[in-house]
Amino acid sequence: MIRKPIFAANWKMNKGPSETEDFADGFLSKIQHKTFPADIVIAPPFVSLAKAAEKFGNVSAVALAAQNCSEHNSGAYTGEVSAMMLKEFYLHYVILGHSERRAIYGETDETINAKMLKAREVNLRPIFCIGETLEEREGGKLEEVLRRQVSIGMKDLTERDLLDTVIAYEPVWAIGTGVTASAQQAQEAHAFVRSLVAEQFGAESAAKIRIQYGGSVKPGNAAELMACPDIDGALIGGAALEPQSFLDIIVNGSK
Ligand SMILES: O=C(CO)COP(=O)(O)O
Repeated sequence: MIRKPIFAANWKMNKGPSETEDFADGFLSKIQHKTFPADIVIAPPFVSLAKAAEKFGNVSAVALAAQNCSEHNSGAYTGEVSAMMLKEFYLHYVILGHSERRAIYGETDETINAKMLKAREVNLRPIFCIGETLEEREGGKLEEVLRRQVSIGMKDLTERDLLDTVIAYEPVWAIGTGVTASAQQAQEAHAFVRSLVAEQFGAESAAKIRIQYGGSVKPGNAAELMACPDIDGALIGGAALEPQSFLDIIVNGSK
């Protein structure tokens, strides 16, 4: 089964519209006349999406993502943005369940599942994040945590939904710490996550779904991680804030 790799930049709360424009100009000049055997996604903050759409709207190599959406359609939810609004904005992807949303904003597996279903109602493609804390890993709870996150977070998705979903395995202890999971640790977790998808949705869907690795991915470690059979791309934070570094990860990881 050939799965096209997918490299996504999660800018988190970095880059307003003017820095987005600078990044876009730099990145576009570097990717001009090049083709990549990979999908490239950029997830700016909400307020920078208009500038990103202006810059990347006609660039077929790059798709845009939001970093979150509401679990509701509309109404009295101050500060929230619905999946439908994002869709109207011509977005393709939405990051859901990031560990920062879980840990800092108290998102539960059930809330994340509600968001997943809202995203799918309007055909947005979720980048569904899962991953264990260091305490959970050291306490022997890795498999239990991943099983819970996958079974609740992906509940009620259809087979079609599954094909448009990307899973991002991001061990919390590797995010922003400079500590990357070893290729072996990452591969083992990815294979386990794929087996969970197989249990829940069948072997055929499991063979097709793309599973990204996230957590201190850099140009220097991308090739080794992406060489693992169950790793189908990366979700990148810090190293995707600079055009050359993001591009180097894509190029090194696509070999
Ligand atoms: O959280 C991440 C991407 O969603 C990973 O962040 P870093 O690449 O900065 O470790």
